[in-house]
Amino acid sequence: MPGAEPTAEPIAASEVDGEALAEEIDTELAAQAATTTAQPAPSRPESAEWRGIVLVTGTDTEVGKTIATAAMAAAAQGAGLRVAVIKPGQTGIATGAPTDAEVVTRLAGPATVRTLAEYPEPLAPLAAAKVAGLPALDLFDVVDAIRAEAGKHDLVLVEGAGGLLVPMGLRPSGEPWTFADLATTLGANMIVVARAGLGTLNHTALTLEALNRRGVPARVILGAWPAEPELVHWANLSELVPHLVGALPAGAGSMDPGVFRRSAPGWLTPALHGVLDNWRVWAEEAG
Ligand SMILES: Nc1ncnc2c1ncn2[C@@H]1O[C@H](COP(=O)(O)OP(=O)(O)OP(=O)(O)O)[C@@H](O)[C@H]1O
Ligand SMILES: C[C@H](N)[C@H](N)CCCCCC(=O)O
Ligand SMILES: [Mg+2]
Repeated sequence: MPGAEPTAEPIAASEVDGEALAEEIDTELAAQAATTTAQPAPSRPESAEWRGIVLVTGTDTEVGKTIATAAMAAAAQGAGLRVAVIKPGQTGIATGAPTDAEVVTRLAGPATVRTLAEYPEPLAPLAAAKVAGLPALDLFDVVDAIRAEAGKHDLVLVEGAGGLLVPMGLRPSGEPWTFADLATTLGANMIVVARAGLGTLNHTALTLEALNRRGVPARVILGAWPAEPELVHWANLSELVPHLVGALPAGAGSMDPGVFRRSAPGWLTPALHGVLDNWRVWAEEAG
């Protein structure tokens, strides 16, 4: 659960290297797998599939939220769900880079993809609206749009902009709102996409703590697991396993869409309509 204590002590990186590292990680992952059933029951069972409205945030911008959203959409579609993806505020249109909606459409092709507002500058949505003199996103317009799609789809994935507390738009009162406010207003679960490398433990803990104190159930996906993981990646994986529901290989975003769609279930646990059910096996194969 968000904010829950890890089920095993963190690995002391200074004590392991080479063969010993592999053995230690293997033991750690096995221990965590063995203690999973002894944990207190989460408010939403780990084995239950996530349906309805699921918000997707990141520990930062450029962590792989869009690729992870596409993977979740692809896996859910492959499992027979009708999927919508919504990007409330797309910024940076003037850069000419593909929008998140375009990336998700290409990789996953969900039934519905919607962008609610676009702004030229690559900034937080509220700042981008202000500098462009465009209307800021209204929290309740966004809520209404998401609920409308939830009535027509089994799963609605909503991708934020940057991290959890980025100013997204304005409430009718004129106060800014954040993606965390959207989660509490909707009563939705949250996926946190995190980096795999050095620095991610702090960023992930900060994001999970902010969600936990707001009562938002949350799980973590690693946005890009390196092809050649180093000590820090294995140590971080071990630490994050109690929170993880997925990990995407680096380079997933460059895959042929057919390969991406066939591969996506293997990157996600059954909670996200995938088939990844054993982190120990996954780690051995990934390594
Ligand atoms: N698993 C991956 N495979 C390939 N490329 C990736 C992967 N994860 C991230 N990237 C690349 O990293 C960059 C950031 O990814 P992405 O666009 O998903 O970030 P984001 O978290 O959605 O950021 P934003 O806040 O702008 O929405 C992109 O250039 C993307 O192509
Ligand atoms: C432009 C960028 N790619 C994202 N869409 C917006 C990121 C906003 C981050 C704001 C911040 O935390 O400082
Ligand atoms: Mg994105």
